[in-house]
Amino acid sequence: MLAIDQGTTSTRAIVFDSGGVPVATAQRELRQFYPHDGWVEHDLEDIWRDTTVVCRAALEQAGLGAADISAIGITNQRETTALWDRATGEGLHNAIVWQDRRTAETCRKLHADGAEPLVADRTGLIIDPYFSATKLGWLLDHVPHARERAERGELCFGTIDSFLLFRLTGGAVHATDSSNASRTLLFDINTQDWDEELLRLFGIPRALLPRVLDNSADFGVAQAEFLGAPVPITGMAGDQQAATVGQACFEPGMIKSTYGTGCFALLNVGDKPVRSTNRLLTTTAYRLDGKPTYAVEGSIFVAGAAVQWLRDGLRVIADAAASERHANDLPDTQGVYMVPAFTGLGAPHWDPDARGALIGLTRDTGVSHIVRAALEAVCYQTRDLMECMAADGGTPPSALRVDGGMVRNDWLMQFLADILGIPVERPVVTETTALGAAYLAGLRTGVYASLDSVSRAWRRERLFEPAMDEADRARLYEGWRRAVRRVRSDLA
Ligand SMILES: Nc1ncnc2c1ncn2[C@@H]1O[C@H](COP(=O)(O)OP(=O)(O)O)[C@@H](O)[C@H]1O
Ligand SMILES: O=P(O)(O)OC[C@H](O)CO
Repeated sequence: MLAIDQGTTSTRAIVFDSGGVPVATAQRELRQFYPHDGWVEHDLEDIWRDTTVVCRAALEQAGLGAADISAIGITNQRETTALWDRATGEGLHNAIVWQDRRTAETCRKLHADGAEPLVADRTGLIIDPYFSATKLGWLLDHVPHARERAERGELCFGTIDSFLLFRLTGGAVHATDSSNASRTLLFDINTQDWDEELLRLFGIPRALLPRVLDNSADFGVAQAEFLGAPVPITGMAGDQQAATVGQACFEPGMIKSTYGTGCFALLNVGDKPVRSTNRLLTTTAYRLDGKPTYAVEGSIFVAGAAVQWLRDGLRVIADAAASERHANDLPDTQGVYMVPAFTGLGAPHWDPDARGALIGLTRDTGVSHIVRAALEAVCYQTRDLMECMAADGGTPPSALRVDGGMVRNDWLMQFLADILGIPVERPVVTETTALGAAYLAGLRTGVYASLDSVSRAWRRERLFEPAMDEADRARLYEGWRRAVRRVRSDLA
């Protein structure tokens, strides 16, 4: 199976064998565009070119041809909004990335108009620039003639899964899956359909929207020109939901957290769209045979992105792995906290106007303190989410399954277990996002008979047990909460 993982900072293709073992991987870093403060864009042609290049490279590395691939699974950065011409497939604008805050004012107006309860009931989300609807509204209002053309059915909206599917099928299929649709603010997660009232609220013509399928489905066939032979596309999911599948979190109460650019914790809540009373999101975890399973999600916008900033912005570390050595060099940060609210704060604060801070600096503060504070922030933010999940009721999770680029940092995993006070489990395959996409594809083609066979394939590589004493855990976390209060725009 060939999994395409189109993430925020890179595009990867991984070939998995039928046992879920990665056989070959190819990756390209993705260019980021920051046209204004709080704006983030991607060039759709970069995404498309990188996708085809990494797919071919992974096949070559594996010594396989397209005919050896039984199916393709696609997983993607979610919410990122693309608008393209239905006839030519050409993008009308750069994609507006999930981190982009340009629609903060629109969201404030919608709040003021009292739209929140309707939106929350139907979508399980809150009104925030994070999601696709206001980004799409911005494109329709700012790209010349886009709105009239959209009304005439000449344009397509989609998240990146949908864009890639359209291109891979040579423009034959305009579809998405329930997990990606559930991040748009336009999709009713109860009825599993686009919602007319929400379309009116956000001013989105229905003609723009893709068809919504299960996560394992016959999405279409990738044309022979891309890989050398036609290959069916049978799995598709937003990256965090794909990771939930890759981590085999199939029972209510199971939770995974993925540490890439951001951090996203998804708690399986079963077949009812349970709502958080603590500003977490409810979302489709996966939908199979028309039956949705839901998750409560905590979304943190900056995790690994803070490490990237230390590397590329401040240039105080040569590579991400160096962050572990800095953290290990110190017994603690001496009271230094970093709140990496570079693009506002996500769950549970939802404060698009907050900006980051480094506090508690003294003459003794060195680079290592700042680097360690960036890593610690990832753990404190995860604790914030777990506190909300606990306050929502339900059985507290007994362990956290982790994955994503950051989890190879052993120091970080130990500190995470210490701050959460529960064991952290790192699987053998940490590319669980891609693995989840491969599983979803394989479930459709019969490579996997059921979710049980996926569960049986999950293997733990290492367990990190909490070792910090309770008083230290409480003191450090309280310091974090104070630091967050100082960056909140609504408390200023
Ligand atoms: N050893 C490490 N310690 C801390 N952070 C790391 C380490 N290795 C990678 N990262 C961070 O992980 C992120 C990459 O993870 P990845 O899952 O590839 O991200 P994404 O899918 O969001 O593009 C980067 O932000 C990088 O800074
Ligand atoms: O690209 P990632 O892995 O940071 O994931 C992005 C999320 O899907 C955004 O919601």
